[in-house]
Amino acid sequence: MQTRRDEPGAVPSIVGQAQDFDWASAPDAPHELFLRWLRDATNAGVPEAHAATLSTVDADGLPDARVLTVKDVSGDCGFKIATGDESPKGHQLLTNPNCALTFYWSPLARAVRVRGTAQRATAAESATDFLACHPQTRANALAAPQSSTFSTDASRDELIRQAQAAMELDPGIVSPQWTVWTVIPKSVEFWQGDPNRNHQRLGYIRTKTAWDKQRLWP
Ligand SMILES: Cc1cc2nc3c(=O)[nH]c(=O)nc-3n(C[C@H](O)[C@H](O)[C@H](O)COP(=O)(O)O)c2cc1C
Repeated sequence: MQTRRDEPGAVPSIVGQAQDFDWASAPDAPHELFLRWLRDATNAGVPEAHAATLSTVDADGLPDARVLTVKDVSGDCGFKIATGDESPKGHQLLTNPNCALTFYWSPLARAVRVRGTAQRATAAESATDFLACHPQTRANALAAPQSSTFSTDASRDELIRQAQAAMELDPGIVSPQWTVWTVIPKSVEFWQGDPNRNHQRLGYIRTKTAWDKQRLWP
C-alpha cells in the first residue's frame, strides 16, 4: 500500500532554517531572549508569531489546550493573555492557575515553552484591554459566555444584535467577566531545532532572586 504524501507520517518535520544559537551568551533573563526570538520570527515573516498554545488543567485534572494571542511580555517576564472568566479556560484558570504556553516558529525551527502560574490583572487593566479589542470580539463577549452552545444562527444573531445595541448606547461598556491574565513563569525553555537533529536547548529556571540557566539534552 502506498503512503499518501499528506499522511502525518509522510509529512517532513523540522524543515525550518536552523539558526545559530549562542547559548553561552544568552541573556540572564528569559524574557530578553524571548523578545529577541519573537522579533526574529516576525522579521522572518512568521505570521502571528505572538500566537501560542495555552495549556490549562480542569477541575478533574484533565489537561486542556487552545491557541490564543499573547498580548505583551512585561519586563519582569510576565506573558499577558486575555479571555472571559466564563469560558472553559477562564474557569480552569480560576480553579487552578497552573498553566503553560507553547510557541512554535517553524521557519526558524524554534520553539519556546513557558510553565508557570497565571495571575489576574486588575479590573481596570482588563477593562482597558477589553475596550481595545475588535468590536466583534467585544460584542461576542458581551452577548454570551465563550464556548457556550447555541442552536440556530438566528438565536446567535439576536444576542449579537442586542450586544451591539448596548455598545452603541454606551461605547465604554465593558464585559465584567473579561480578564487579562499574566502568566508568571517558573521555567522557560528555548529549543533551537536542526534539520540534522542536532538540536540545542536552553532551560531557565526561576530561583528566589534570579534565573538559573541549564543546557538540556536534545
Ligand atoms: C490565532 C488565534 C488567536 C486567538 N486568540 C484568542 C484570545 O486572545 N483569547 C481567547 O479567549 N481566545 C482566542 N482564540 C480562540 C481560542 O483558540 C479558543 O477557541 C477559545 O478561546 C475557546 O477556548 P476555551 O473553550 O478553551 O475557553 C484564538 C484562536 C486563534 C486560532
